[in-house]
Amino acid sequence: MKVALACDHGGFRLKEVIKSYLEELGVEYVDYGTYSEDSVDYPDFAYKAAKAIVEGEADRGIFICGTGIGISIAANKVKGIRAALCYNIYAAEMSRRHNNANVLCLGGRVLGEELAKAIVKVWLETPFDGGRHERRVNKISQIEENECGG
Ligand SMILES: O=C(CO)[C@H](O)[C@H](O)[C@H](O)COP(=O)(O)O
Repeated sequence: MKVALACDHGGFRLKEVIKSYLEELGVEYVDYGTYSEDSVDYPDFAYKAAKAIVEGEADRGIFICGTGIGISIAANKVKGIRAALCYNIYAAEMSRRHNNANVLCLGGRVLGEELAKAIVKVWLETPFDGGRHERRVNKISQIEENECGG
């Protein structure tokens, strides 16, 4: 699995931690920036990495800003992205099992490093349950089609 990483200045430090952790886990990643703590705008990085996912350059994403809120809102504007902001392990697990989330959003100013790593691990390892959840996820895609077109 290849993971697309994105962050703003508020998520930069945690992104570096997650990069080392992915290396430890043997998970491949591409880092779409930002690359320092200089102030930037999270939509720019969310968009770059989200496009990489929908265009098949990466399978999933981990996006990080200060709270995770802005970067998740931005990511969810890209057709085909299901970004889930998770502050705990249960939400991370359910975002995979029920929502087939393809982007995990984290808050660099919210989460401690160990909790963030535990969230990442469960999110990477949990498969989609399918079944009734597939019907619901398909309905989300249908909304996207109706509202945004092809
Ligand atoms: O978008 C956010 C909140 O939804 C992120 O937390 C940003 O990182 C934050 O807004 C950046 O704030 P700053 O005061 O410009 O550092």
